[in-house]
Amino acid sequence: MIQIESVSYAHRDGEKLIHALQNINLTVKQGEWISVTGANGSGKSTLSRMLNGLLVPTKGTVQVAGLDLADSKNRELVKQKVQLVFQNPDAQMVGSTPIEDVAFGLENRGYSSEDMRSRIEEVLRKVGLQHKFHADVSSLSGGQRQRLAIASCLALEPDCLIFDEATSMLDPVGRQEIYGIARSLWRKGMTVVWITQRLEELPGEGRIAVFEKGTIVYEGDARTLFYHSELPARLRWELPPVVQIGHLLKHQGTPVDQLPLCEEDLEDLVCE
Ligand SMILES: Nc1ncnc2c1ncn2[C@@H]1O[C@H](COP(=O)(O)OP(=O)(O)OP(=O)(O)O)[C@@H](O)[C@H]1O
Repeated sequence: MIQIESVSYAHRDGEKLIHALQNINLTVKQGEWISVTGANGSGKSTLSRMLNGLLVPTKGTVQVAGLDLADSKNRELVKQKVQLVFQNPDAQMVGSTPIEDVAFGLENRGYSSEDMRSRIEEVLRKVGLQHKFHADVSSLSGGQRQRLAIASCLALEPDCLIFDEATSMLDPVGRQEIYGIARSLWRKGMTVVWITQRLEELPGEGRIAVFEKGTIVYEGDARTLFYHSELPARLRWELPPVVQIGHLLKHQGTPVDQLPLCEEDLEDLVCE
């Protein structure tokens, strides 16, 4: 689905070049969930904007669904195939009601008003906003607004959704809602790039890419990252509580393959 080969990108800041990505290689398969983490300024958002055709690499190649971003004709199609959900849902909001907001992205796409209406209702139902079709968007909670942003993306039928720290402005309930929707879309076949600074949002299964100063310093699974690698200590991460308990169990002799990565793993261990 996504192939990134030897990619570098530099932002221009006046006379200065800011090297946001340096020689990145990454492949994401169709239907895969990949988590991306790293400190502020490590290059995560530059990557996400590149994957949706907003930025073109300074060096190297990015292909999305076989379309090379170097060809400007491909970028519009890539913008539809890969949709971005940003940190702040208000940045994506254009309508005054959910119906209007989703409709905005569908205009000029040749849908009959009937088809458009049924598509809008379908995506709003998918994110649990079926009771809010005509609500004033300013009356929606942060979590509901973020769900609306996801619905607007889904209306365009993307193959891949990139969540760029999409839960960072939400309370715990909103975070769970958005994470849950992302997981359920992924289970139904969506390719998901989940960018987060919340280590507890790195799932036990699936691949994780860790960014540092524009490079990928780790690519692999959560167990190796949390229990075998020196990286969390070097990056001075505060590990999720479950993993902290796992480290205590490791010191007491629990085999690494049995150490917990999520609360369910911990429950299973306690039950045993
Ligand atoms: N439009 C821009 N103009 C100039 N420099 C930029 C621009 N956008 C990002 N940068 C710089 O590029 C580097 C990577 O930034 P980027 O936003 O990709 O990192 P990030 O990992 O997403 O950070 P955050 O978690 O804070 O969003 C940083 O040094 C940042 O200051």
